[in-house]
Amino acid sequence: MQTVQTILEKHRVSDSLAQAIHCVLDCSKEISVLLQKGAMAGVLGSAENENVQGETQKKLDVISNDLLKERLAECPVVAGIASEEEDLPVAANEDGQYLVIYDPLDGSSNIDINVTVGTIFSILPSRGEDPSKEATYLQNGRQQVAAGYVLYGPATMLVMSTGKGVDIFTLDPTSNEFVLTQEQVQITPSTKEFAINMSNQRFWAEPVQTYVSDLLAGEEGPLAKRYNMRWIAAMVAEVHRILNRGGIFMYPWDNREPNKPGKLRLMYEGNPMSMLVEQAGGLSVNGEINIMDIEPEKIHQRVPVFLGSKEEVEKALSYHKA
Ligand SMILES: O=P(O)(O)OC[C@H]1O[C@](O)(COP(=O)(O)O)[C@@H](O)[C@@H]1O
Ligand SMILES: [Mg+2]
Ligand SMILES: [Mg+2]
Repeated sequence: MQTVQTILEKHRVSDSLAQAIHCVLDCSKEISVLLQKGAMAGVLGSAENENVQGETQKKLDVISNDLLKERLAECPVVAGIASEEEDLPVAANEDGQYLVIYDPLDGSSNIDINVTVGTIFSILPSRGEDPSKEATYLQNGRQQVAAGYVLYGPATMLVMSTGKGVDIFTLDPTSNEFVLTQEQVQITPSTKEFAINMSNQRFWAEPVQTYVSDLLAGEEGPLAKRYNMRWIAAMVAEVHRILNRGGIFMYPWDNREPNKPGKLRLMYEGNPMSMLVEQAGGLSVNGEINIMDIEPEKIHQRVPVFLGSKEEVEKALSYHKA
């Protein structure tokens, strides 16, 4: 049986980074228990507040955020944290070497209907800079020393990279350990499956309109393929499907709120998922460049996302370039 620790040692990950990862995973195990208890633990439904992005928070958004914030503040290697659900970054330990950035609960609209959600995390070096300042966190995705997500589905799974490929673990409910179940996953380069929220079709820009209408045109269309569509409304679940059987996931810019570059967030969702996708041989772009090459200007910055099977993402990109 290979555990997370076995794989971290195999990849020669430093003890301090391993500790930061274990701190995140300990929280995820608690979140998993709360999700399994659901209504019995009184954790379903909406909270009273809105987050900094103007979204109504679910109780579990708040509970998982607080859990991660409190535990990571006690994790000696963590210098600071930034969360999708916190207005500002939070300083943790003076001697900490890492910044942990997270989306505590991704796919919040699925919580109350018992459908897959997840916790996404990204770990950056602290570089000795002030962890209470936003600027300290504004590093591009290439600086990530680890990234991953914990998926709370029929099984609780961990998908993680420390820059040496992507490994998948399953939480064994008996031992409460994440056990390696897929080593070094690779995304198939071509696909016949796409994921996009079609209800936003009329709001998309022209390149996305054309690309998706070509996908829908099937064998008779210019792409000469019949495509299937999926939409789980949780990026963690879409990325998980793509890692396992290929596909393209898109959340493009749209003109519902024209001055926002998209719905998803660069630091909490875009960068960690891009690291996993690239480490598994896929591609992740914003329609112009690789997401991890974007220099962030704000911690809560949004980003358009096109990620997954390399050849399909290149195709989507070619519509933008045209
Ligand atoms: O409401 P939509 O358009 O289906 O959006 C779903 C997308 O929003 C998200 O749920 C945003 O994440 P949060 O749940 O963390 O806010 C993504 O996981 C998902 O891909
Ligand atoms: Mg999210
Ligand atoms: Mg979230």
